[in-house]
Amino acid sequence: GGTLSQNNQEEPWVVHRVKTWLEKHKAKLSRLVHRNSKNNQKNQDSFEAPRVVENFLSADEATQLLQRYQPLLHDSQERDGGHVKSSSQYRSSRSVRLPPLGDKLVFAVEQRAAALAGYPVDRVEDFQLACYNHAQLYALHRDDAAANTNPNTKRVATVLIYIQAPIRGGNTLFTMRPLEEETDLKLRQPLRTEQDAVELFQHYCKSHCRQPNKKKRFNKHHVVVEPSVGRAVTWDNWKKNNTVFMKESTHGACPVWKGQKCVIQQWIASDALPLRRHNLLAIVPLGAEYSYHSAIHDTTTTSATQNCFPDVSTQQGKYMSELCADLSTSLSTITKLQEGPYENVGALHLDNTGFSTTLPFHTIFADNDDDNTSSSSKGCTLLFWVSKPQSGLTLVSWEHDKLGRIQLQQVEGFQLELSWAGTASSTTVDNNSSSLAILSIDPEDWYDWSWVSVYTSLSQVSVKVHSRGGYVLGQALAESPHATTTRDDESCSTADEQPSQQQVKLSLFTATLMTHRSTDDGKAAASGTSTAFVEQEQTAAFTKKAPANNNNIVLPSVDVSFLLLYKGRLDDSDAAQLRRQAKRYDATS
Ligand SMILES: O=C(O)CCC(=O)C(=O)O
Ligand SMILES: [Fe+2]
Repeated sequence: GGTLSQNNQEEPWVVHRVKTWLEKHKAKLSRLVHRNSKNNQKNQDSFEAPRVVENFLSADEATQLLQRYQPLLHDSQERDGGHVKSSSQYRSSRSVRLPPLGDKLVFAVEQRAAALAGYPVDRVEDFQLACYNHAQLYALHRDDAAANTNPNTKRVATVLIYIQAPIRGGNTLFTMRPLEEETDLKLRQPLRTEQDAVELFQHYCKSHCRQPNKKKRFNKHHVVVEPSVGRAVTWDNWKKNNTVFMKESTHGACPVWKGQKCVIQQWIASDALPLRRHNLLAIVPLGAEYSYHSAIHDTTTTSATQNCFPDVSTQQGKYMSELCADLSTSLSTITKLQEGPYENVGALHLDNTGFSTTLPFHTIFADNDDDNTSSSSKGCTLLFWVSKPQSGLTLVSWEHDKLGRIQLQQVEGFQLELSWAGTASSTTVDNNSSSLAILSIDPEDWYDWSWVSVYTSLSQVSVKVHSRGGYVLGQALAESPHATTTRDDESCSTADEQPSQQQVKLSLFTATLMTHRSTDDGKAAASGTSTAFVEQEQTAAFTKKAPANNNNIVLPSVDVSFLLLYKGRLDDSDAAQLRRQAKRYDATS
């Protein structure tokens, strides 16, 4: 003991040797200690092994989800920006995206996924189901890219849930290192071709397979998760407040060799998504219910003459509005306005002269109390969400705010220009006015998305559709005999009065435009100018009722359209984000 504190001469030689060794290696040791503490620090922003959670779903829930949504699966490679793409060896599965259309089980899964990843539920990207059959796989990839700076599309975390386990194959493999560090099997050079990458991945998968006869060496750093019904696995794609991309989050879905594997992918965004925001007052499915029938049939009220579209917004169980069609006279006559009770929202009303709405005064004109008083919380936005319309369709959007403006909307291949009273400008119009544009899209035309917003008290509207090359594809001008509103200004200042019901006759006509798809070769221009205003005809978007025996109807694999009612005005970035989201119902991303 005490010898250590005495001078060197009296120290036993062993102690002396230790001390000298320590002295000699001091620098090295301190470097080691430092490295260790740095490593600990680094752990907070380095990739951690994915977390596996058992019984995330019950077997019964898994079965129900499969039964409901397996029929909607479509080839993951089927479409790419509207173009059919040859099938990829890199990713071969079938998948479907589900808009939030009121399936309580889907919502429950979304909530659980958000909780598991540690985020609020408004960050959950729409639920996706994907299934892999024999030899299908998804080679090494990451779920996001370092270059992504968009908070709506940034996938900060992933929750992968297995709802069907294959008999053989189908593991999820994590390499735990950057994709950039992988090399091809033959030359050990950085991966250059898709082929190289797939071969490498297949090799990795094989070496982790349980193969009784072949004992392959496998990489001990790899993490492999076997599919098991109800199991979930989660990991971070970004860390440190979503500023550090996890380049080591490389993973892939090994090929399935026997049976079928199905997973639900839930990606968590770094910001609240437009379809989940609290200012989204209502989502009413319109064209979607054929495809999503089994999920929402229990919330749809039907009788002999009434066809109702309930609000199935993400605020589950809080049906705020209902759109009903009276089918007793004709499919196109939609007369019944449901009389509430409604929260925040009055009602939506359709009739054969167009689309009108009755909304509580405060919804349209007043600031929302529970909102911070930004100008965008004034007014409301009503828009149709349309994907792959199969037949005649009416697109409607109506907005009102104190400023009033005309929006130019870029639609794929077209620029939609709206003007009132013949003036194609975006000048401010009468503050207190409101109106609507209805576009009836020719059934033959493929129309991905449209959002048309017009404010006016003027009696004329002109609509033009330009191709990107500058051709006028369609043009129409019409007068509305009823473009007036009856607004009781008195009720503005009477706070405690019942909100006055605002009857807004929105339109009495439909503009029929031949909107041919982005062909800038002049042919489209020639055939596309036959436009006219016509009385509104039957609109397929509202002909909800399926044939009596709907078991045999052949449905388009994806048929989604719904109406959204937002409190406040959607800004351009919201609109852009919505459009991106809508595209996902067509093609997987
Ligand atoms: O299916 C799997 O095992 C993984 C799927 C996956 O990584 C993805 O879809 O991004
Ligand atoms: Fe992935």
